[in-house]
Amino acid sequence: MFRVGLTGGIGSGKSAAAGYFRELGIHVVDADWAARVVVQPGRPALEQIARHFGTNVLLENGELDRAQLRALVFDHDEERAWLEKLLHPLIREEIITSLEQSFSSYAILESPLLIESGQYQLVDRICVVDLPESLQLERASSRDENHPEQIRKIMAAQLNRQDRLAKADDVLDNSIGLTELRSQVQALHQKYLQLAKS
Ligand SMILES: CC(C)(COP(=O)(O)OP(=O)(O)OC[C@H]1O[C@@H](n2cnc3c(N)ncnc32)[C@H](O)[C@@H]1O)[C@@H](O)C(=O)NCCC(=O)NCCS
Ligand SMILES: Nc1ncnc2c1ncn2[C@@H]1O[C@H](COP(=O)(O)OP(=O)(O)OP(=O)(O)O)[C@@H](O)[C@H]1O
Repeated sequence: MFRVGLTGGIGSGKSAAAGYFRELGIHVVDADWAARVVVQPGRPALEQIARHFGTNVLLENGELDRAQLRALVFDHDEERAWLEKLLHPLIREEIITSLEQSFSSYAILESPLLIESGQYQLVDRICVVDLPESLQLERASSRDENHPEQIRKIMAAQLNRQDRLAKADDVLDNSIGLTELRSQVQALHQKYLQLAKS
């Protein structure tokens, strides 16, 4: 099956774009969703995380305290590297399983770390959601009610705009409104249908 990787930094508009592909009947696999599945209570990865970081990264109900872990890993590069080494292979397995269950003319893999994590090897084409970093910071901060400093740290752990664009086969310009984003998705959809046929 023909597969497109949809990527962009935090708050770039991947979910918005993915929603428009879904409206067109396209199966979307979300890497952030896969990242949540692999740390559900009862999964071995959650135990390993608690052993490494301490039980203070668990909530009372036994689930991962995501805010705690976020603060830890984006302040310490080596801790983030440890977490990624544990989770990225597991996330990749979840993604592969979900992509195999695709039923549409082509499938989309939506992932913030498509390029950084090597997940691009699972797709035929890379589509980047692009916007100026200042706008990305503004949108991500207001959506998550996060301090801009926290978002800046997350952005620093991701590819910068220029390096991401250098890997793009297609670009969605999300510096304008959602109506414009939707039209661009509709145009790309036609292109992907053709590519999927050939
Ligand atoms: C640290 C965690 C627990 C924080 O959880 P939280 O609910 O606050 O954030 P969420 O998972 O929804 O991610 C929000 C955004 O942060 C960014 N982000 C997440 N992990 C990373 C990372 N390792 N490096 C860079 N950016 C990241 C992405 O843009 C993502 O969309 C979580 O992000 C995590 O487990 N990260 C490691 C797994 C991973 O790399 N996931 C990214 C998808 S492959
Ligand atoms: N063109 C746009 N105009 C105005 N607001 C937008 C636009 N695109 C997205 N947004 C808003 O910006 C925020 C971030 O968008 P979205 O959640 O789609 O990004 P994302 O790339 O999926 O982020 P993350 O990687 O953090 O999950 C959301 O609140 C969304 O509604």
